[in-house]
Amino acid sequence: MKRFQSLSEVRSELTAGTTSCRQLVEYYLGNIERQNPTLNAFLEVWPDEARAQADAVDARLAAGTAGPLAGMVIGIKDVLAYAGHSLQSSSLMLDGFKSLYTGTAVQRLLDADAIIIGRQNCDEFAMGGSNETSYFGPARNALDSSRVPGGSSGGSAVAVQADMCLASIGSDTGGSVRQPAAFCGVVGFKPTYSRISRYGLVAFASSFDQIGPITRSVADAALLLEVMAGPDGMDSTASQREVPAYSQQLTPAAHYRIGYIADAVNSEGLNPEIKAAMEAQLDSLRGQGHVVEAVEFPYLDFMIPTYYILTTAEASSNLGRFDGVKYGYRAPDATDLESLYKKSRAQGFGAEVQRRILLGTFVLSASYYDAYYTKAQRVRRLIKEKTDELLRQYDFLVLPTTPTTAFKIGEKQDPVSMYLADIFTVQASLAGVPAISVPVGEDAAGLPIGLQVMAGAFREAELLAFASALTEEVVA
Ligand SMILES: NC(=O)C[C@H](N)C(=O)O
Repeated sequence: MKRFQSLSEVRSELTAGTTSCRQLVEYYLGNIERQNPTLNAFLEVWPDEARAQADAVDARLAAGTAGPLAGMVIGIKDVLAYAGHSLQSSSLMLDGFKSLYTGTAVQRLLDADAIIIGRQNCDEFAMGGSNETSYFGPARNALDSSRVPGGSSGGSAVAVQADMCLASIGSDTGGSVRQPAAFCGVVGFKPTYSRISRYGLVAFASSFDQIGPITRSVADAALLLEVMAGPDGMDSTASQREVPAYSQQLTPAAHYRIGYIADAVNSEGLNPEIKAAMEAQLDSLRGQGHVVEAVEFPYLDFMIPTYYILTTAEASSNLGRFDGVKYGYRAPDATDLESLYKKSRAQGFGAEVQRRILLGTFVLSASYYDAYYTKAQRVRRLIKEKTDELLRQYDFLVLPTTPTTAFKIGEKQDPVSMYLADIFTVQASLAGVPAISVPVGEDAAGLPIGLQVMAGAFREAELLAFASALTEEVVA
């Protein structure tokens, strides 16, 4: 079977009768069986269920009653609740836990006839940029298995890159969908904060977390967003705004005003090949008649400290619920309640998660609260206001997704160097605006380069239309 680039390609073969959902599932299962032992993208595969779902969708296709995602075989990051299925956030802390309910986004996918093939590896509790903090070991980049796929949705990106499923659903707090998509040469999309309900998403930093698709085409990202987005009685933070038919609005306008952050493109740490790819894109956009201008953004240096103060603070609170009492891991050698808490958390959480809980607890402590947490909230406001202002002046802001291409497993030992790799993705997260990473080329070693585009809040339709013109076909 050939490698499908989008659901519309799958659908034309389904309509022509040259394939069936059952055959698609067998194809992806075969790819998983062959590649997953090396790539470690899936933590668990549900073959029998996927086959049963496929047969049911085939029947609905024959009857003309199939949903908009019929034929789409997807994997879900191990932070999304799916009733009766293990949910571990790639952590020992949730060892043996099975979800009691299905989250809203996943339910909407199922209702639209997507077929879920398994759950995917990620950084532990989505904390990381390389998939190396997973309790289950790193997922590996399919282009070079000595390299990381990025993170935290690393397994989800590799699964799409290596054709183990057509699309994945990840989550993005500070780049977790966009950065691995860039490292793997696929499309990663973080919608506006609140666009997709988080009911059933394991919380990391609640004022940042968003669910987002990883796909081979922008058209599929649009379709998945359309299905998952919208108000939800189970999540009061989900926006009440109507959901446009994103997938029907993918024709870009002829003229856009595009800004690029000069300090980002000229920053010291930026890999010269990424810089060259960026400049080539900017030239080509100018050549197409768009207005392309350098903009000043004075807060680049404050982005990482602000993000890591606020998200660790929120994580220290969110992860307080894992105490060894109600569910998940319980230390076998505890002697009383206090030692049960301490030992379960010390043994159940990995080093990076513990580091963030400690950092977050510190910045929230009474004597440091104003110096760190309150100050970071103020800086976030400045970053948001400036970003919003730029996104009123320009239709889009473009910048690299990452400062480097996929690095080697084990290369970044210092946590701060790992944090610094998020420099370009956290802006959209701090500002709550939508951002997409699309593959725009590769470096000399053949490793993919991602271009990131941000738009104003709730301007997903314009963003997706513009992005669809940037990339015809994914690199991988
Ligand atoms: N979760 C994310 O969006 C990734 C980011 N690198 C973090 O570790 O916080």
